Amino acid sequence: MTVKIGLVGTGTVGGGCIDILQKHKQDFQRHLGVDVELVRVCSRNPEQAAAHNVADIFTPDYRDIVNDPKIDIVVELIGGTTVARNVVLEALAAGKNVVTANKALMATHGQEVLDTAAAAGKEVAFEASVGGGIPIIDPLKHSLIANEIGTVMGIVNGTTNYMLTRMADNGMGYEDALKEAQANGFAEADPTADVEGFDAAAKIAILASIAFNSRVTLADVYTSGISQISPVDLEAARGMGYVVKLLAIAHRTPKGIDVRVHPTMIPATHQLATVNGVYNAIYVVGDAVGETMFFGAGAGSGPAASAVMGDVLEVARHVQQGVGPLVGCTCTDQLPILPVDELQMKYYIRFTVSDKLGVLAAMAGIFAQYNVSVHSVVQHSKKESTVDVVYVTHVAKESDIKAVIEEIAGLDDVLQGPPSLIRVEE
Ligand SMILES: NC(=O)C1=CN([C@@H]2O[C@H](COP(=O)(O)OP(=O)(O)OC[C@H]3O[C@@H](n4cnc5c(N)ncnc54)[C@H](O)[C@@H]3O)[C@@H](O)[C@H]2O)C=CC1
Ligand SMILES: N[C@@H](CC=O)C(=O)O
Ligand code: NA
Repeated sequence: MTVKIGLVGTGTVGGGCIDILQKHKQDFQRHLGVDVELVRVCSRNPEQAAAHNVADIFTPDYRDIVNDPKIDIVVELIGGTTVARNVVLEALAAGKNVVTANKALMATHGQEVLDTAAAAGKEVAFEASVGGGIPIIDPLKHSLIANEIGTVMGIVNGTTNYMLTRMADNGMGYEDALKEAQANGFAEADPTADVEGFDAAAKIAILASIAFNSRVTLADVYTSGISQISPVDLEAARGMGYVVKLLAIAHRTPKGIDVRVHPTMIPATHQLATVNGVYNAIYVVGDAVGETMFFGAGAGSGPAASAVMGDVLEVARHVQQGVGPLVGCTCTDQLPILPVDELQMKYYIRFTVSDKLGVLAAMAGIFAQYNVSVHSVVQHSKKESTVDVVYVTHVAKESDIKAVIEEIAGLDDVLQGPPSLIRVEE
Protein backbone atom coordinates (compact mmCIF):
# COMPACT_ATOMS: atom_id res chain seq x y z
CA MET A 1 0.00 0.00 0.00
CA THR A 2 1.21 3.51 -0.79
CA VAL A 3 0.53 6.08 1.95
CA LYS A 4 -0.39 9.40 0.34
CA ILE A 5 0.82 12.69 1.78
CA GLY A 6 -0.53 16.22 1.31
CA LEU A 7 1.75 19.08 2.40
CA VAL A 8 0.47 22.54 3.34
CA GLY A 9 3.35 25.05 3.53
CA THR A 10 6.41 24.88 1.30
CA GLY A 11 8.71 27.33 3.13
CA THR A 12 11.76 26.57 5.27
CA VAL A 13 10.35 23.41 6.88
CA GLY A 14 8.00 22.32 4.09
CA GLY A 15 10.80 22.70 1.54
CA GLY A 16 13.09 20.63 3.75
CA CYS A 17 10.46 17.86 3.90
CA ILE A 18 10.11 17.75 0.11
CA ASP A 19 13.91 17.48 -0.18
CA ILE A 20 14.08 14.59 2.30
CA LEU A 21 11.24 12.74 0.56
CA GLN A 22 12.88 13.14 -2.83
CA LYS A 23 16.28 12.04 -1.50
CA HIS A 24 15.25 9.09 0.67
CA LYS A 25 11.96 7.71 -0.69
CA GLN A 26 13.60 4.49 -1.90
CA ASP A 27 15.47 4.11 1.41
CA PHE A 28 12.19 4.34 3.34
CA GLN A 29 10.86 1.49 1.24
CA ARG A 30 13.99 -0.61 1.62
CA HIS A 31 14.73 -0.03 5.33
CA LEU A 32 11.22 0.40 6.79
CA GLY A 33 8.96 -1.17 4.22
CA VAL A 34 7.07 2.14 4.16
CA ASP A 35 5.93 3.42 0.79
CA VAL A 36 5.04 7.13 0.93
CA GLU A 37 4.14 9.43 -1.92
CA LEU A 38 3.75 13.20 -1.92
CA VAL A 39 0.61 13.74 -3.97
CA ARG A 40 -0.25 17.44 -3.40
CA VAL A 41 1.46 20.55 -2.02
CA CYS A 42 -0.10 23.90 -1.13
CA SER A 43 1.20 27.32 -0.20
CA ARG A 44 0.98 31.02 -0.93
CA ASN A 45 4.28 30.75 -2.81
CA PRO A 46 4.03 28.71 -6.04
CA GLU A 47 7.67 29.61 -6.77
CA GLN A 48 8.71 27.55 -3.72
CA ALA A 49 6.97 24.51 -5.19
CA ALA A 50 8.72 25.13 -8.50
CA ALA A 51 12.10 25.45 -6.75
CA HIS A 52 11.56 22.01 -5.21
CA ASN A 53 10.34 20.48 -8.51
CA VAL A 54 6.77 19.88 -7.32
CA ALA A 55 4.98 22.56 -9.40
CA ASP A 56 2.89 19.81 -11.05
CA ILE A 57 1.17 18.92 -7.75
CA PHE A 58 0.79 22.51 -6.48
CA THR A 59 -2.50 24.08 -5.36
CA PRO A 60 -3.01 27.48 -3.72
CA ASP A 61 -6.03 26.20 -1.74
CA TYR A 62 -5.48 23.90 1.26
CA ARG A 63 -9.05 22.56 0.88
CA ASP A 64 -7.86 20.71 -2.23
CA ILE A 65 -5.71 18.71 0.21
CA VAL A 66 -7.98 18.22 3.21
CA ASN A 67 -10.88 17.23 0.94
CA ASP A 68 -8.88 14.87 -1.27
CA PRO A 69 -10.17 11.36 -0.41
CA LYS A 70 -6.96 9.62 -1.44
CA ILE A 71 -4.74 11.56 1.03
CA ASP A 72 -3.91 9.69 4.27
CA ILE A 73 -1.66 12.22 6.07
CA VAL A 74 -1.88 16.02 5.99
CA VAL A 75 1.31 17.84 6.99
CA GLU A 76 0.65 21.38 8.28
CA LEU A 77 3.68 23.65 7.94
CA ILE A 78 2.26 27.13 7.55
CA GLY A 79 2.40 28.24 11.19
CA GLY A 80 0.12 30.51 13.22
CA THR A 81 -3.21 29.70 14.84
CA THR A 82 -5.80 30.81 12.29
CA VAL A 83 -5.58 29.11 8.88
CA ALA A 84 -3.32 26.41 10.38
CA ARG A 85 -6.00 25.58 12.95
CA ASN A 86 -8.58 25.21 10.16
CA VAL A 87 -6.22 23.00 8.15
CA VAL A 88 -5.58 20.71 11.12
CA LEU A 89 -9.18 20.49 12.38
CA GLU A 90 -10.66 20.09 8.89
CA ALA A 91 -8.10 17.44 7.98
CA LEU A 92 -8.90 15.42 11.13
CA ALA A 93 -12.64 15.81 10.60
CA ALA A 94 -12.14 14.53 7.04
CA GLY A 95 -10.46 11.40 8.44
CA LYS A 96 -6.81 12.30 7.79
CA ASN A 97 -3.91 11.86 10.19
CA VAL A 98 -2.02 15.08 10.84
CA VAL A 99 1.64 15.95 11.33
CA THR A 100 2.48 19.52 12.34
CA ALA A 101 5.48 21.57 13.46
CA ASN A 102 3.22 24.26 14.88
CA LYS A 103 3.98 24.99 18.54
CA ALA A 104 1.80 28.11 18.64
CA LEU A 105 -1.18 25.97 17.63
CA MET A 106 -0.42 23.07 19.97
CA ALA A 107 0.26 25.37 22.94
CA THR A 108 -2.98 27.31 22.52
CA HIS A 109 -5.42 24.84 20.92
CA GLY A 110 -3.69 21.57 21.80
CA GLN A 111 -6.63 20.18 23.74
CA GLU A 112 -9.06 20.94 20.91
CA VAL A 113 -6.73 19.38 18.34
CA LEU A 114 -6.17 16.23 20.39
CA ASP A 115 -9.88 15.89 21.22
CA THR A 116 -10.76 16.25 17.53
CA ALA A 117 -8.17 13.61 16.66
CA ALA A 118 -9.53 11.25 19.32
CA ALA A 119 -13.10 11.75 18.08
CA ALA A 120 -11.97 10.98 14.54
CA GLY A 121 -9.80 8.04 15.63
CA LYS A 122 -6.78 9.64 13.93
CA GLU A 123 -3.24 10.58 14.95
CA VAL A 124 -1.66 13.99 15.49
CA ALA A 125 2.13 14.07 15.71
CA PHE A 126 4.11 17.23 16.50
CA GLU A 127 7.74 16.30 17.25
CA ALA A 128 9.09 19.29 15.26
CA SER A 129 7.13 21.72 17.40
CA VAL A 130 9.74 21.57 20.19
CA GLY A 131 13.51 21.56 19.80
CA GLY A 132 13.47 21.33 16.00
CA GLY A 133 15.35 18.16 15.08
CA ILE A 134 15.88 17.01 18.67
CA PRO A 135 13.72 14.02 19.60
CA ILE A 136 12.03 15.15 22.82
CA ILE A 137 8.25 14.68 22.52
CA ASP A 138 8.60 11.07 21.44
CA PRO A 139 11.02 10.22 24.31
CA LEU A 140 8.68 11.88 26.83
CA LYS A 141 5.68 9.97 25.45
CA HIS A 142 7.46 6.64 25.11
CA SER A 143 10.95 5.96 26.50
CA LEU A 144 10.51 8.00 29.71
CA ILE A 145 6.85 7.14 30.34
CA ALA A 146 7.70 4.98 33.37
CA ASN A 147 8.98 8.04 35.27
CA GLU A 148 7.41 10.81 37.29
CA ILE A 149 9.12 13.80 35.68
CA GLY A 150 10.21 16.50 38.15
CA THR A 151 11.93 18.97 35.83
CA VAL A 152 12.04 19.72 32.13
CA MET A 153 14.05 22.77 31.18
CA GLY A 154 16.45 24.06 28.62
CA ILE A 155 17.24 26.20 25.64
CA VAL A 156 14.38 25.75 23.17
CA ASN A 157 14.62 28.75 20.88
CA GLY A 158 17.30 28.63 18.20
CA THR A 159 16.91 32.26 17.10
CA THR A 160 17.60 33.81 20.50
CA ASN A 161 20.35 31.34 21.35
CA TYR A 162 21.99 32.18 18.03
CA MET A 163 21.62 35.92 18.74
CA LEU A 164 22.95 35.72 22.31
CA THR A 165 25.91 33.65 21.11
CA ARG A 166 26.77 36.10 18.31
CA MET A 167 26.35 39.07 20.65
CA ALA A 168 28.51 37.52 23.41
CA ASP A 169 31.24 35.93 21.29
CA ASN A 170 31.47 38.28 18.31
CA GLY A 171 30.32 41.58 19.84
CA MET A 172 27.54 41.70 17.24
CA GLY A 173 24.66 44.13 17.77
CA TYR A 174 21.13 42.90 18.53
CA GLU A 175 19.63 43.90 15.16
CA ASP A 176 22.45 42.38 13.08
CA ALA A 177 22.29 39.14 15.06
CA LEU A 178 18.53 38.95 14.47
CA LYS A 179 18.97 39.56 10.74
CA GLU A 180 21.45 36.68 10.54
CA ALA A 181 19.08 34.34 12.37
CA GLN A 182 16.27 35.31 9.98
CA ALA A 183 18.48 34.81 6.93
CA ASN A 184 19.26 31.29 8.19
CA GLY A 185 15.52 30.45 8.36
CA PHE A 186 15.54 30.06 12.17
CA ALA A 187 13.13 32.87 13.07
CA GLU A 188 9.34 32.78 13.08
CA ALA A 189 7.44 34.77 10.42
CA ASP A 190 7.07 37.46 13.10
CA PRO A 191 10.38 37.32 15.02
CA THR A 192 8.72 39.02 18.00
CA ALA A 193 7.61 35.51 18.93
CA ASP A 194 11.27 34.52 19.22
CA VAL A 195 12.83 37.57 20.87
CA GLU A 196 9.97 38.19 23.31
CA GLY A 197 10.06 34.54 24.42
CA PHE A 198 6.61 33.43 23.17
CA ASP A 199 8.04 30.71 20.92
CA ALA A 200 9.97 29.25 23.86
CA ALA A 201 6.88 29.67 26.07
CA ALA A 202 4.76 27.67 23.62
CA LYS A 203 7.41 24.95 23.58
CA ILE A 204 7.72 24.67 27.36
CA ALA A 205 3.89 24.62 27.61
CA ILE A 206 3.87 21.60 25.28
CA LEU A 207 6.70 19.86 27.15
CA ALA A 208 5.21 20.56 30.59
CA SER A 209 1.81 19.23 29.49
CA ILE A 210 3.37 15.95 28.41
CA ALA A 211 5.91 15.68 31.22
CA PHE A 212 3.46 16.43 34.05
CA ASN A 213 0.30 14.89 32.46
CA SER A 214 -1.53 18.18 33.03
CA ARG A 215 -2.55 20.72 30.36
CA VAL A 216 -0.32 23.82 30.35
CA THR A 217 -1.12 26.49 27.77
CA LEU A 218 0.85 29.43 26.43
CA ALA A 219 -1.14 31.79 28.67
CA ASP A 220 0.04 29.87 31.78
CA VAL A 221 3.72 30.55 31.10
CA TYR A 222 5.34 33.63 32.66
CA THR A 223 7.33 35.01 29.73
CA SER A 224 10.09 37.57 29.40
CA GLY A 225 12.27 37.81 26.29
CA ILE A 226 15.71 39.10 25.39
CA SER A 227 14.83 42.51 23.95
CA GLN A 228 16.03 44.33 27.11
CA ILE A 229 19.36 42.46 27.09
CA SER A 230 22.33 44.41 25.80
CA PRO A 231 25.97 43.46 25.17
CA VAL A 232 26.72 45.30 28.46
CA ASP A 233 24.81 42.58 30.35
CA LEU A 234 26.53 39.77 28.48
CA GLU A 235 29.92 41.32 29.27
CA ALA A 236 29.00 41.89 32.92
CA ALA A 237 27.82 38.27 33.19
CA ARG A 238 31.07 37.03 31.68
CA GLY A 239 33.03 39.08 34.23
CA MET A 240 31.16 37.29 37.02
CA GLY A 241 31.75 33.81 35.53
CA TYR A 242 28.26 33.47 34.05
CA VAL A 243 26.63 33.28 30.63
CA VAL A 244 23.16 34.51 29.71
CA LYS A 245 20.70 32.10 28.08
CA LEU A 246 16.98 32.33 27.39
CA LEU A 247 15.84 29.39 29.49
CA ALA A 248 12.46 27.66 29.41
CA ILE A 249 11.86 26.10 32.80
CA ALA A 250 9.18 23.77 34.18
CA HIS A 251 9.34 22.21 37.63
CA ARG A 252 6.81 20.03 39.39
CA THR A 253 6.46 21.54 42.90
CA PRO A 254 4.23 20.60 45.83
CA LYS A 255 2.21 23.77 45.15
CA GLY A 256 1.80 23.20 41.41
CA ILE A 257 3.69 23.67 38.15
CA ASP A 258 6.38 26.34 38.10
CA VAL A 259 6.62 27.22 34.39
CA ARG A 260 8.41 30.23 32.91
CA VAL A 261 10.68 31.61 30.20
CA HIS A 262 13.21 34.34 30.89
CA PRO A 263 16.80 35.36 30.28
CA THR A 264 18.85 33.54 32.88
CA MET A 265 22.42 33.84 34.13
CA ILE A 266 23.95 30.40 34.56
CA PRO A 267 27.51 29.59 35.66
CA ALA A 268 29.89 29.20 32.71
CA THR A 269 30.45 25.63 33.95
CA HIS A 270 26.73 24.68 33.76
CA GLN A 271 25.93 21.97 31.16
CA LEU A 272 23.61 24.37 29.30
CA ALA A 273 26.23 27.15 29.16
CA THR A 274 28.12 25.59 26.27
CA VAL A 275 25.01 25.11 24.11
CA ASN A 276 25.64 27.81 21.54
CA GLY A 277 24.39 29.11 18.19
CA VAL A 278 21.21 27.52 16.85
CA TYR A 279 21.66 24.50 19.10
CA ASN A 280 19.03 23.67 21.71
CA ALA A 281 19.27 21.38 24.70
CA ILE A 282 16.57 20.04 26.97
CA TYR A 283 17.32 18.66 30.40
CA VAL A 284 14.81 16.22 31.87
CA VAL A 285 14.85 14.70 35.35
CA GLY A 286 12.75 11.61 36.07
CA ASP A 287 12.36 9.78 39.38
CA ALA A 288 13.69 6.51 37.96
CA VAL A 289 16.05 7.59 35.17
CA GLY A 290 17.62 10.57 36.98
CA GLU A 291 19.13 13.26 34.75
CA THR A 292 18.92 13.10 30.95
CA MET A 293 19.82 15.69 28.35
CA PHE A 294 18.73 16.01 24.73
CA PHE A 295 20.85 18.13 22.36
CA GLY A 296 20.73 19.14 18.72
CA ALA A 297 19.83 21.77 16.14
CA GLY A 298 16.71 23.57 17.35
CA ALA A 299 15.73 25.28 14.12
CA GLY A 300 16.40 25.35 10.40
CA SER A 301 15.16 23.53 7.35
CA GLY A 302 16.95 20.17 7.67
CA PRO A 303 16.58 19.69 11.45
CA ALA A 304 12.88 20.63 11.55
CA ALA A 305 12.12 18.56 8.44
CA SER A 306 13.95 15.61 10.01
CA ALA A 307 11.48 15.67 12.94
CA VAL A 308 8.45 16.19 10.68
CA MET A 309 9.44 13.33 8.38
CA GLY A 310 10.15 11.07 11.37
CA ASP A 311 6.53 11.63 12.43
CA VAL A 312 5.24 11.16 8.87
CA LEU A 313 6.99 7.81 8.54
CA GLU A 314 5.81 6.59 11.94
CA VAL A 315 2.21 7.54 11.16
CA ALA A 316 2.54 6.05 7.65
CA ARG A 317 3.69 2.81 9.22
CA HIS A 318 0.57 2.77 11.40
CA VAL A 319 -1.62 3.50 8.36
CA GLN A 320 0.03 0.66 6.43
CA GLN A 321 -0.39 -1.74 9.35
CA GLY A 322 -3.98 -0.60 9.89
CA VAL A 323 -3.39 0.26 13.56
CA GLY A 324 -5.21 3.21 15.15
CA PRO A 325 -3.78 6.09 17.14
CA LEU A 326 -1.23 4.65 19.59
CA VAL A 327 -0.77 7.61 21.97
CA GLY A 328 -3.25 10.46 22.14
CA CYS A 329 -3.69 13.10 24.83
CA THR A 330 -1.91 12.16 28.06
CA CYS A 331 -3.17 15.07 30.22
CA THR A 332 -5.01 13.10 32.89
CA ASP A 333 -4.36 15.47 35.84
CA GLN A 334 -5.22 19.10 36.57
CA LEU A 335 -2.31 20.61 38.46
CA PRO A 336 -2.37 24.30 39.41
CA ILE A 337 0.14 26.78 37.99
CA LEU A 338 2.44 28.34 40.58
CA PRO A 339 2.20 32.17 40.56
CA VAL A 340 5.52 33.69 39.46
CA ASP A 341 5.39 36.14 42.39
CA GLU A 342 6.18 33.23 44.68
CA LEU A 343 9.55 32.56 43.06
CA GLN A 344 12.62 32.90 45.24
CA MET A 345 15.93 33.36 43.48
CA LYS A 346 18.89 35.66 42.87
CA TYR A 347 18.53 38.57 40.48
CA TYR A 348 20.80 40.66 38.26
CA ILE A 349 19.33 44.13 37.67
CA ARG A 350 20.92 46.93 35.62
CA PHE A 351 19.64 50.50 35.83
CA THR A 352 20.90 53.47 33.82
CA VAL A 353 20.98 56.54 36.05
CA SER A 354 22.25 60.13 36.09
CA ASP A 355 25.73 60.38 37.54
CA LYS A 356 24.62 62.52 40.50
CA LEU A 357 25.30 62.53 44.19
CA GLY A 358 22.62 60.74 46.21
CA VAL A 359 21.17 58.49 43.47
CA LEU A 360 22.90 55.35 44.70
CA ALA A 361 21.90 56.07 48.28
CA ALA A 362 18.26 56.49 47.26
CA MET A 363 18.36 53.19 45.38
CA ALA A 364 20.03 51.40 48.31
CA GLY A 365 17.25 52.66 50.57
CA ILE A 366 14.59 51.10 48.31
CA PHE A 367 16.34 47.72 48.28
CA ALA A 368 16.48 47.84 52.10
CA GLN A 369 12.83 48.92 52.37
CA TYR A 370 11.73 45.68 50.64
CA ASN A 371 14.23 43.49 52.52
CA VAL A 372 16.12 42.65 49.34
CA SER A 373 19.70 41.96 50.31
CA VAL A 374 22.31 43.03 47.74
CA HIS A 375 25.21 40.68 47.03
CA SER A 376 27.16 43.12 44.83
CA VAL A 377 26.76 46.48 43.19
CA VAL A 378 29.01 47.67 40.38
CA GLN A 379 28.94 51.02 38.63
CA HIS A 380 29.99 51.26 34.95
CA SER A 381 30.45 54.70 33.37
CA LYS A 382 28.37 54.93 30.21
CA LYS A 383 28.61 58.49 28.99
CA GLU A 384 29.88 61.51 30.89
CA SER A 385 26.60 62.14 32.67
CA THR A 386 25.12 58.64 32.96
CA VAL A 387 26.18 55.39 34.57
CA ASP A 388 24.98 51.79 34.48
CA VAL A 389 24.47 50.45 37.98
CA VAL A 390 24.46 46.66 38.15
CA TYR A 391 23.04 44.91 41.21
CA VAL A 392 23.20 41.23 42.00
CA THR A 393 20.95 40.29 44.90
CA HIS A 394 20.97 37.44 47.36
CA VAL A 395 17.96 35.11 47.15
CA ALA A 396 14.86 37.32 47.15
CA LYS A 397 11.16 37.02 46.49
CA GLU A 398 9.98 37.89 42.97
CA SER A 399 7.19 40.15 44.28
CA ASP A 400 9.72 42.16 46.35
CA ILE A 401 12.02 42.51 43.33
CA LYS A 402 9.10 43.81 41.25
CA ALA A 403 8.29 46.37 43.95
CA VAL A 404 11.94 47.50 44.13
CA ILE A 405 12.11 47.92 40.35
CA GLU A 406 8.87 49.84 40.18
CA GLU A 407 9.91 52.22 42.92
CA ILE A 408 13.43 52.79 41.57
CA ALA A 409 12.07 53.33 38.04
CA GLY A 410 9.99 56.18 39.50
CA LEU A 411 13.08 58.07 40.76
CA ASP A 412 13.85 61.23 38.74
CA ASP A 413 17.43 60.24 38.03
CA VAL A 414 16.68 56.75 36.74
CA LEU A 415 16.78 57.16 32.99
CA GLN A 416 15.68 54.13 31.03
CA GLY A 417 12.27 52.43 30.95
CA PRO A 418 12.31 48.87 32.27
CA PRO A 419 15.73 47.88 33.59
CA SER A 420 17.57 44.83 32.38
CA LEU A 421 16.46 41.99 34.68
CA ILE A 422 18.12 38.60 34.55
CA ARG A 423 17.32 35.81 36.98
CA VAL A 424 20.32 33.88 38.27
CA GLU A 425 20.34 30.05 38.45
CA GLU A 426 23.20 28.33 40.24
N1 LIG B 1 11.87 27.50 10.64
C1 LIG B 1 12.21 26.66 11.61
O1 LIG B 1 13.38 26.47 11.94
C2 LIG B 1 11.15 25.89 12.33
C3 LIG B 1 9.80 26.15 12.14
N2 LIG B 1 8.87 25.44 12.81
C4 LIG B 1 7.44 25.66 12.55
O2 LIG B 1 7.15 25.21 11.25
C5 LIG B 1 6.11 25.98 10.69
C6 LIG B 1 6.54 26.55 9.35
O3 LIG B 1 7.65 27.40 9.57
P1 LIG B 1 8.59 27.87 8.36
O4 LIG B 1 8.74 26.79 7.37
O5 LIG B 1 9.81 28.42 9.01
O6 LIG B 1 7.73 29.06 7.75
P2 LIG B 1 7.89 29.75 6.33
O7 LIG B 1 7.41 31.16 6.51
O8 LIG B 1 9.24 29.53 5.76
O9 LIG B 1 6.84 28.96 5.42
C7 LIG B 1 5.46 29.09 5.59
C8 LIG B 1 4.75 28.48 4.38
O10 LIG B 1 3.34 28.50 4.64
C9 LIG B 1 2.68 29.02 3.48
N3 LIG B 1 1.44 29.65 3.90
C10 LIG B 1 1.25 30.70 4.73
N4 LIG B 1 -0.05 30.99 4.83
C11 LIG B 1 -0.71 30.09 4.05
C12 LIG B 1 -2.08 29.87 3.72
N5 LIG B 1 -3.04 30.64 4.24
N6 LIG B 1 -2.39 28.87 2.86
C13 LIG B 1 -1.43 28.11 2.34
N7 LIG B 1 -0.11 28.25 2.61
C14 LIG B 1 0.22 29.25 3.45
C15 LIG B 1 3.68 30.01 2.91
O11 LIG B 1 3.35 30.27 1.54
C16 LIG B 1 4.97 29.23 3.09
O12 LIG B 1 5.13 28.30 2.04
C17 LIG B 1 5.73 27.01 11.76
O13 LIG B 1 4.69 26.49 12.57
C18 LIG B 1 7.01 27.12 12.59
O14 LIG B 1 6.76 27.55 13.91
C19 LIG B 1 9.20 24.44 13.69
C20 LIG B 1 10.51 24.11 13.90
C21 LIG B 1 11.58 24.85 13.27
N1 LIG C 1 11.80 30.14 15.55
C1 LIG C 1 12.10 28.90 16.16
C2 LIG C 1 12.07 27.83 15.10
C3 LIG C 1 11.91 26.51 15.66
O1 LIG C 1 11.01 26.17 16.38
C4 LIG C 1 13.47 28.96 16.82
O2 LIG C 1 14.19 29.91 16.58
O3 LIG C 1 13.78 28.06 17.60
NA1 NA D 1 11.74 17.91 18.31
